[in-house]
Amino acid sequence: MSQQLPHEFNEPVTLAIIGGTGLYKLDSLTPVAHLTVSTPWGFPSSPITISRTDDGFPIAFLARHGQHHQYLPSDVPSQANIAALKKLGVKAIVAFSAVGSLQQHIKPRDFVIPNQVIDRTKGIRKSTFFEKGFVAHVGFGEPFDLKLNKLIADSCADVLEGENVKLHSRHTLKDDVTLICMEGPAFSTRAESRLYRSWGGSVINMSCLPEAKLAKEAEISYQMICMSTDYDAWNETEEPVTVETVVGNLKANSANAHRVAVKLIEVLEPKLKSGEIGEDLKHSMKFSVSTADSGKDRALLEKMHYLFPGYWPLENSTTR
Ligand SMILES: CSC[C@H]1O[C@H](OP(=O)(O)O)[C@H](O)[C@@H]1O
Ligand SMILES: Nc1ncnc2[nH]cnc12
Repeated sequence: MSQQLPHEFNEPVTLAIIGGTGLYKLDSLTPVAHLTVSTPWGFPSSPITISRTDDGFPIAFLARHGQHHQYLPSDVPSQANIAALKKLGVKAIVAFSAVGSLQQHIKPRDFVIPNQVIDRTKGIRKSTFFEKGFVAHVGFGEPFDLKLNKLIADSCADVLEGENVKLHSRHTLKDDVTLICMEGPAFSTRAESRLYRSWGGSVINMSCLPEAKLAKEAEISYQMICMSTDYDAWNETEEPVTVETVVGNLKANSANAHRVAVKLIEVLEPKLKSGEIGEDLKHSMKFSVSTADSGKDRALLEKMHYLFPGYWPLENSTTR
């Protein structure tokens, strides 16, 4: 079916959804194109599917671990994923993720909108677009877009169905909601899980980083929507997490994930069109570069122009 769709799409696509474990396509929307995007950082984890809403608004969908879930969390080509979405014109990304709960009140199948992250990855993932010859630093005090965070928190709670299925956010909990991003692929030990609770962790996954950092570098508004699937390993009254538990709860809850996605598309379309969402980081990278023009490597500069066309002059750069 998808092979018969066009492999080109010539309009800007401002909204992207990244699907995580258990969310490999958006059934509620009809696809209109299937794109294989080559970037200077390689190919994304899956072809990008473009769909349209009833009034023609295009949305990009990308499966984080590949269409067949073939990428380990440590191997997800996040640079290529974010670069490809940027190239399509994406201004906002809503990224779904299956997470373990570190708190009793966040039950399996609940939805969680985090606003903070603690990085427990091990430095083996490529976490920036920048490198020697082009040094830049992005602010990451707020890892997610707080406007998008509030919009999701305000609009999605009502669409969740089922007994006791809740949506938790800083707006409902009146406190930070902190996501621990660990390396994996093995889940945490009980001691680690308890340590994360003592740090104030709310939920845990293996996927938020470097995705959120790269989105920030690419000036894209980004928010992760977490679906709780287990109590990780801290809760001695429960069996420690297994993939079986995660997938079982995701399957049972997939209708809610689709409902949330449909609602979000509906509320985000006008906000992206009006510029209320997706414009706050515009041009932020232009002024975040430390390397002087004369020290910038020309080949790297050309690579950066894939993300930021025309931001920095090519003349005066150095050919190495
Ligand atoms: C299959 S359990 C662990 C796996 O699930 C989550 O994936 P995603 O965030 O893409 O939904 C978690 O981060 C791990 O990668
Ligand atoms: N307990 C857990 N730890 C890390 N990633 C997860 N994804 C789903 N449950 C998880």
